[in-house]
Amino acid sequence: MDVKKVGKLLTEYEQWVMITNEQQEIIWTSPMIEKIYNRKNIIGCKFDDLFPMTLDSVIGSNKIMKTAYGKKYSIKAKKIADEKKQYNFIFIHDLEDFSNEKIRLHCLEKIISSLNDGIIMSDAQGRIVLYNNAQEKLEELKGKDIIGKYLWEGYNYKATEMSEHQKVYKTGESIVNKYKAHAYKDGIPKYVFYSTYPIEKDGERIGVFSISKNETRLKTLLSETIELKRKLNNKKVEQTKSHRDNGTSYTFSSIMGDSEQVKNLIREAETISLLDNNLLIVGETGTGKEVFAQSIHNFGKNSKEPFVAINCAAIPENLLESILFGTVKGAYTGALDQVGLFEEAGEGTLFLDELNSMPISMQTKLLRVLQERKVRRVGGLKTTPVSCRVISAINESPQKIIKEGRLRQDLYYRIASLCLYIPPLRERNQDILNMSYFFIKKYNALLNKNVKGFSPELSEIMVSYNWPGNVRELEHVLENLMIRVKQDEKELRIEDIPKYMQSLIMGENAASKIQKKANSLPETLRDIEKRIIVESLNKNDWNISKTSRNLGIIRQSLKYRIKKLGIEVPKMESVYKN
Ligand SMILES: Nc1ncnc2c1ncn2[C@@H]1O[C@H](COP(=O)(O)OP(=O)(O)OP(=O)(O)O)[C@@H](O)[C@H]1O
Repeated sequence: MDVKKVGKLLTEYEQWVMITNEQQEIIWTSPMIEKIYNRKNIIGCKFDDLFPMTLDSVIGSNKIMKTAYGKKYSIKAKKIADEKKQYNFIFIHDLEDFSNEKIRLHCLEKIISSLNDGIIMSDAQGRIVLYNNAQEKLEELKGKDIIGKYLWEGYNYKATEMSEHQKVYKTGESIVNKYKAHAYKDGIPKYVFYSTYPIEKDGERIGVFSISKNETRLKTLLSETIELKRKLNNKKVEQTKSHRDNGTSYTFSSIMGDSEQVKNLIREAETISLLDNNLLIVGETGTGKEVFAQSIHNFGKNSKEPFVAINCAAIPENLLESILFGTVKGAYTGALDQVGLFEEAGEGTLFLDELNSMPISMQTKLLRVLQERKVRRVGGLKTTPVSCRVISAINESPQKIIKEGRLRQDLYYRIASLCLYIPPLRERNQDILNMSYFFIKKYNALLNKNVKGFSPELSEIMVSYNWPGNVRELEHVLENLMIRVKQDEKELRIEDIPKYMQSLIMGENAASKIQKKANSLPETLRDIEKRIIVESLNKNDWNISKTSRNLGIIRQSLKYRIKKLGIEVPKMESVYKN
């Protein structure tokens, strides 16, 4: 047995080779092993003692060990070992040279293709040069179809437009940790978290790559969690309401609107619900400030506590003070012991609507209460701690009214530690129509009608009108349209808009056009003809012969006109008396 000869044969392949005897003692190692271990220390050692873990991967009767890259060599070694029966153990490990460019590339490709994150790389010309398996799954495209194409060919956009890859290439600035909803092949959005980096070599920009994580699942989970919380909360509110009315009728689920703005607002408001800070809601009249205030209250931890609302514009100053802070008996003539709204709200919410209409002197008193978190009833001495959250609403720009001296700046800072801005309806076209459909449905049920939507002309007007009264006005207009539309009509039309609303909604010119159209010559003539015939019929007791004579036309012609003009013959009369 020439151990050295066999060993030498095996080392031709630059392998990591060890040969053991029957007692599993290492009797020979290849020079590769020498590079790693001191030979003196390894010869004579028990293989098991040195490599206890690797024995798990011992395969075959000859106990030839295989490693990731060693298959080819293992087979060769097995053959040798089979020939030279005397060797019990031949351990082979390919010692790949990781400084070798090709091997490194091979390994990097392997790593890139096994990653769960999508990777796409483009070169200086914007050609896609790398596209890994995860990116294939993310975009539902095949690497073989897209590699080699220019970005704009692969993703179907105009070559003159700039993709993010091209922007990063041009500027050299990375985009890091950005989150976006990206509609891929089938148009269904996937939510990705991605970064895009330029690649430079020897000071020259040679390409761009991006790494994308598919976060759709996470996003779905998050939405489901929020939805669940919302449902739980609504249930809680319903339960609360059945036991004790908390003074609200809205929750986030009753907020209508499909636009991104409304969805984002709800998300923002849900977060606000979890905090205790005072909140200012800014928005034009009728945008739903109170709807949001109630929903925030009902989503928060104190939803069981009362929601108390007051419109500051509607109440004279001295009365407002008594209502907000309460009174003690005898404070002024007729004053009773009365709890104020601050006290009534307890640990719930006090909603101060139209705060911009509150007189400045009253604002000063309110500021003091908010600063001290204590309230004293009018005419009283004792103070009571204020525990409620204050949500205020204004329908003008806070900056404008501060500048005009109608809102104290220090009060503004107090009430607006959080701020929510509700955009007007005209800035969210998508909501105009989907809210309209909601109202149509509501009034179909109430009025027993079956309207499906708008005529194209009216639909256009609905979207282009600027809705200064926002959702409140929209509902008002739809209520009127629904009352006026005929019972069996499926569409709401311009003609259904009440006259007094026409010029409001459509502008003076368009409205007068409609009125002119309604009173066109043929219609006017028809009306006159109808009126003359009806008058004559009445005069002649609905006797056809007499009437036709009176009108100077033949009987058949009169009968034809009665039918054509839709003249209804009174039931009690002896019809068509001859
Ligand atoms: N997003 C919405 N979803 C459902 N209803 C809404 C929405 N926004 C407003 N509304 C409806 O519009 C009407 C006005 O809403 P709300 O009273 O909350 O408006 P506001 O901004 O507080 O008005 P104001 O400033 O005049 O007090 C209510 O009837 C409410 O039901």
